[in-house]
Amino acid sequence: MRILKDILYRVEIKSVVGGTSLTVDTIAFDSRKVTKNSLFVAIKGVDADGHNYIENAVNSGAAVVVCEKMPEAINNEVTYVCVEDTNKALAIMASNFYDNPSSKLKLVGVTGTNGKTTIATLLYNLFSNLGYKVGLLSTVKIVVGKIVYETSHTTPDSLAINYYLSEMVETGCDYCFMEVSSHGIVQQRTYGLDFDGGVFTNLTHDHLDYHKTFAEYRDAKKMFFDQLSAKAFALVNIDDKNGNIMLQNTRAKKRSYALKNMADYKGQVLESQFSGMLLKVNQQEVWTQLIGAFNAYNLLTVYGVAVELGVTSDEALLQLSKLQSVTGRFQYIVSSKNVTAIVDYAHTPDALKNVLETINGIRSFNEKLITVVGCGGNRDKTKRPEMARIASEMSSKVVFTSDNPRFEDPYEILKEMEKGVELQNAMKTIVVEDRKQAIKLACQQAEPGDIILIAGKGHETYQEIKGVRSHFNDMEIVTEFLEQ
Ligand SMILES: CC(=O)N[C@H]1[C@@H](OP(=O)(O)OP(=O)(O)OC[C@H]2O[C@@H](n3ccc(=O)[nH]c3=O)[C@H](O)[C@@H]2O)O[C@H](CO)[C@@H](O)[C@@H]1O[C@H](C)C(=O)N[C@@H](C)C(=O)N[C@H](CCC(=O)O)C(=O)O
Ligand SMILES: Nc1ncnc2c1ncn2[C@@H]1O[C@H](COP(=O)(O)OP(=O)(O)OP(=O)(O)O)[C@@H](O)[C@H]1O
Ligand SMILES: N[C@H](CCC[C@H](N)C(=O)O)C(=O)O
Ligand SMILES: [Mg+2]
Repeated sequence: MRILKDILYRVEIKSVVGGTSLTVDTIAFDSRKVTKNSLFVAIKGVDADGHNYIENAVNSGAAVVVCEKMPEAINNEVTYVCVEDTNKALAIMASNFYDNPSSKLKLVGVTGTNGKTTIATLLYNLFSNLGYKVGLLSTVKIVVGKIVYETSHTTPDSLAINYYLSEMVETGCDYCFMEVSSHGIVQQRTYGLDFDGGVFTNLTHDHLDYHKTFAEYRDAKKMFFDQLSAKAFALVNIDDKNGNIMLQNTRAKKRSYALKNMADYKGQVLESQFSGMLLKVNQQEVWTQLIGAFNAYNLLTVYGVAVELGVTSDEALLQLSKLQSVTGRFQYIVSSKNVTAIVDYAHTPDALKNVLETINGIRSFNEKLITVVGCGGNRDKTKRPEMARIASEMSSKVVFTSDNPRFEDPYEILKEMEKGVELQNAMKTIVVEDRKQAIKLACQQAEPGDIILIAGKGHETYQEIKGVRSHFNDMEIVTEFLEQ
């Protein structure tokens, strides 16, 4: 329960109709979740406009309505607050409602196309291993200390973020590491949060269904760095051509990491095997359990963040050597017949290329690489031919299959993928729409020494078809078939 006046602190208000001394029990931005004494925030979304649901919200008991346009019909028992941007207002009100939790712990946000979950989770593990109580907001799960919550988004809405942060503060967490998605930035889900650091991983092709152009997608990421304060650090990958762009207008302390260019945190991969890699980090060597150049970047970032947050470099390196791969990120098993199966969340062209490059850099020429891959429905369609081209160029055999077709026809998605396959690689590919059968086929075709990559779903435990999610887990299924 909070007084409206306090909830509105720092919100840029255009006009108010009604009093602001009343108390509010909850905040809701979905009219269907409004209860008695709620504050309802009307948001213009992709499919609907919350302004059309103001009356429903009032009928359900909303005592306050925050909107961008005053409704024509005003209810005298309700307070109406008109603001410029309801997404921003919601974020500030959520912070106020939960007592500004982001200012009470060290908060670091990770943004970029790939690597966010890996980095945030490794940071969670590293700081937990150091003995701190830590929070995590990620694609895979939300963690408050040791309590794990399920999540449906990479970056939750601002109300949920502030709720979880307040839980973290309440239970004594010292740090929180969170993923910041481009959708999250554009929809102001992280607006007004008091970040101590921001990290940029890389920027490659994804989500062009939502952002329309690559420049728009890049600018969304940049906005996160533009909003950091002077006390924060901005740690960016300057091997990525967009790294410096992220730093252009930030007030934060500028820090860089790289494998190729000069940087504050400079790394080099000295040796690579399936079991791990030898990394050189700022002149010191460390054996890590993760592999692939992309993970060298991720580990370098984790090291940089730890040092920026005050961990000594020796301690940070020691901790780096203890970190293990994250669920669904290059997770592998070796069967009794010596077939290696790797489950990886590569669902963008760049991620797929990196993972295939890593495997090809390790396998010997007589070992086959069989890739099973699909592309998500109702998501960026331009990724489809690209991912199929990469898979067919860089594997010995490819099974194209479904990956959450959602509301699309799975065969239409597969047809779009096949358009990317060059004629000389067509013989290597086969379509098996049913993902379980696709994995089975890959297992049947694998001989001792061969490697199977199952890409795209990683940690996911479902296959989503026409709005229905049925249990599906790549690792479970491949383990079953490999031993048959
Ligand atoms: C495209 C997109 O990002 N949509 C997100 C957005 O919904 P929206 O505002 O567009 O919703 P809308 O349906 O148009 O409705 C507009 C408003 O009317 C309200 N409404 C609607 C109906 C009604 O009866 N009453 C009512 O009040 C809605 O609550 C909403 O406030 O805001 C919602 C609340 O934050 C999100 O749940 C929702 O995520 C949808 C489900 C989604 O699938 N998002 C994905 C694409 C996403 O966000 N992905 C990113 C990145 C993934 C990654 O790369 O890892 C993520 O961070 O997860
Ligand atoms: N630094 C990196 N650069 C390029 N590819 C990477 C990097 N780190 C991981 N990957 C690849 O991208 C996949 C997804 O990694 P991760 O889940 O860490 O990314 P993410 O940014 O959280 O993705 P999402 O946007 O879906 O949340 C991994 O399975 C791996 O194939
Ligand atoms: N967070 C990403 C994940 C994609 C994972 C892939 N399995 C799919 O369903 O397309 C998205 O929503 O675009
Ligand atoms: Mg993620």
